Amino acid sequence: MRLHRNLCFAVIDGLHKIFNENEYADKAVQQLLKRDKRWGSRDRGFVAETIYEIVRYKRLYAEIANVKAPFDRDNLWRIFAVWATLKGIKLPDWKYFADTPSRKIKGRFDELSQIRKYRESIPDWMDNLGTTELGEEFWAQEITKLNEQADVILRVNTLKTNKKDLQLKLQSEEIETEILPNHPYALKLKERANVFKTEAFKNGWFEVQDASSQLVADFLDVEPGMKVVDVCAGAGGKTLHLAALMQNKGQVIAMDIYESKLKKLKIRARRNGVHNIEMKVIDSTKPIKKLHGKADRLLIDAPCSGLGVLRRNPDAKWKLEPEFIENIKNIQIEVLQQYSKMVKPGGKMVYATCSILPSENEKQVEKFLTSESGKEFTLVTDKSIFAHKSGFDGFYMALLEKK
Ligand SMILES: C[S@@+](CC[C@H](N)C(=O)[O-])C[C@H]1O[C@@H](n2cnc3c(N)ncnc32)[C@H](O)[C@@H]1O
Repeated sequence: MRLHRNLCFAVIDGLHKIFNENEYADKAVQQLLKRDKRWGSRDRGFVAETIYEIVRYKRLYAEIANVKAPFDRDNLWRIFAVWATLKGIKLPDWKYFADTPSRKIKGRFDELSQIRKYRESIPDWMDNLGTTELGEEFWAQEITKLNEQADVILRVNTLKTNKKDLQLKLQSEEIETEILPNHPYALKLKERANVFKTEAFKNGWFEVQDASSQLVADFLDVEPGMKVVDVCAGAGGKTLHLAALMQNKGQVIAMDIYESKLKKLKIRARRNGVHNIEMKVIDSTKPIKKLHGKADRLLIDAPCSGLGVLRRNPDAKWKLEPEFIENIKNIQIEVLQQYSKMVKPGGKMVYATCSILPSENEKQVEKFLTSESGKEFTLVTDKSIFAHKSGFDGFYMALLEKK
């Protein structure tokens, strides 16, 4: 591979924004890709993938490069040189790479790869937490998998088409996909591509959604005509799926504390041809109380650490803090206790997270079941999905029934 100066500069600029200005990696990359209209898909791929890989292995590469945060531009070039050297890329004779000690880099890599927190490039606290919660061996396998680049998975919108027709339509737009067994609505891209530019996307034939996440709406066991509340709806990935499973019949009430997220859902719903969603901002306890005892089904897709989706958000390794996780666990219990009151007798609810930590998952459900509001519920079944076992995002979902 030959390195192109303007692409490498774009990578350095992106890393500066992410590491030093605390910008989210996806936003920084999205912004950068608009920089030069002449860039083809390979150029764009190089910029995006190199940034993601360096973000993923920040700790390891910075340690090898012997630089410490905050990184000035020289530091960022040294980190870049480590990445390129380990990839076997021949460094051009630019001033930024003068005196790059290629042999020393490989030697340090071999040494540091013996230590998991460097090899997998994670903060000490995260390594300790993973080990405590999942056990040494299981955690080691899981974090290795969570460091891989995620596949692009689509969920077919059954309100508009089916898997076969979507596959053919994408093929006509030069995008090859494959069917995933055990995931009834999923197609996996054989090669990465910008699917948002396709006619199929603009016509609302699919959404991009990981295979594990696609299992949540099904888990809630909805039927057309029901009253379903999705109380942590965000921009509505699962709300749209619920509406499709209900064939646009009945009512889905999408709620969130952020109006801005629900506004995004509105745009997506229009594209998806969904018309049974009502959006409500949770700005007080009122909208929740109004629905007490009314919902046939309730989805609590709870805020969480997001440790199951590190493949997609590798910068979370550097943004997450143990205090945040402790705080979010209190919110999880609070939403379980308060929002579960919306379920009517005989109704069902799903508590889901994109975390792999038992303390955010089954332990929270156990705690809820012994609390005052939880006494009315029984656990029907639950499912923990781990990246190293499934090949997809880490997820948890529990189905509970109200007596
Ligand atoms: C895991 S995300 C939801 C993802 C979304 N369901 C999807 O499928 O795209 C959790 C959501 O919970 C929302 N949230 C956080 N605290 C909340 C609270 N106390 N009540 C309701 N929603 C909350 C966040 O704004 C966020 O959108």
